[in-house]
Amino acid sequence: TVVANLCTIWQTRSLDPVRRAWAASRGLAQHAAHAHAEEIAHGIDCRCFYTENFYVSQPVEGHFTYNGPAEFREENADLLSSLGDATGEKLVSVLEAESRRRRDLVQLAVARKRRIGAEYSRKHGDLWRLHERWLHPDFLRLTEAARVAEATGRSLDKFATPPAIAEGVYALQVFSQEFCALLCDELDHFSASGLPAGRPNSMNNAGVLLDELGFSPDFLEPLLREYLRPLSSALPALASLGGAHLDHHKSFVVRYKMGEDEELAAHYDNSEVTLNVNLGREFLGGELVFYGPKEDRSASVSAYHEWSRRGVGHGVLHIGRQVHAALPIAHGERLNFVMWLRSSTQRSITGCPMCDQTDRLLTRNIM
Ligand SMILES: O=C(O)CCC(=O)C(=O)O
Ligand SMILES: [Fe+2]
Repeated sequence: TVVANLCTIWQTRSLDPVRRAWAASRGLAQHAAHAHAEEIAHGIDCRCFYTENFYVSQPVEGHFTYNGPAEFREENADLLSSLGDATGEKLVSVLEAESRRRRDLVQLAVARKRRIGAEYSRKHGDLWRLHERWLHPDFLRLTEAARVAEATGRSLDKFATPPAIAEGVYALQVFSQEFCALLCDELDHFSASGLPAGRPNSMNNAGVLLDELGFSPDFLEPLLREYLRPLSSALPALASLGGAHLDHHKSFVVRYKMGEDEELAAHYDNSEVTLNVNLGREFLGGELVFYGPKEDRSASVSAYHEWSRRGVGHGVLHIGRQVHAALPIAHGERLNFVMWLRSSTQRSITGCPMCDQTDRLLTRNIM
């Protein structure tokens, strides 16, 4: 009894607060892990998303850091005075709106995904599963060779390696024409449904986020796991930047149309490796141009990729840090399938691709 009493006293006097603190911290951690899982599922991997690399096209074009209006005015006094009062204030209000959009993004994305899941009736239900017939025969052969190369600890045979059009930029066949045509048709059906679509990323305005349409579990994730990761592992220029450890993605279709988004300014991606495939429609122009890796970017174009010469289903697999831009289309409508492929392992070592830091990364394993 004495021992029990002592125990009870000890528990009530000192262990309970410890327990309570522990439970509270676990509660918080659980909450944080849950919040991070949703952020990561919707493409946010690092807290820098909320303050850095805000792309603005009007009233001036550029990428900005934004920590609220007061700090922005203080740190950009020279820029603002050179712009003049009205334009300067316009810039601050555009940045403030972008900051709000980023803060609200996850909540709105979760609501859209739920609504699409409940209300959208699929036209080509088979598209949601990764069948071999969706993939180009060349891609099937290439990825099979990559799996063999990886299993035997070798790089891809140089005859099997797709042509590199710039450092870490490979041109290759990816999807079958049938797949591209059906996906374009499905996206028309989705637009006609009137259901809400999110912006694909902070630079493109038109398109859809494929995860919100339910493509992740049986299409995008197997594509990543069974094909794109082994391929990126077998190409040394990709493997050295995390290609062997790709473990999550942000995937979308971008749409360019005359009078809407017609081009895309130079940028690098929030990815270790990016897959970008021409889904088609009729268009002229829209070439993808590369300027070199971000730490060594040149003013002139180092590679030039013409979609129209290669046809639908053709793509580019490139390191995310290659600076690239899409030239204006001159006619028609262009749809491209883009997968930003990411590696948690690489990020924990070399940092977030956008800010190069490790201390603001959101991780799933926060517990
Ligand atoms: O329009 C394109 O083909 C390029 C798209 C792109 O670079 C991106 O979404 O990151
Ligand atoms: Fe890009």
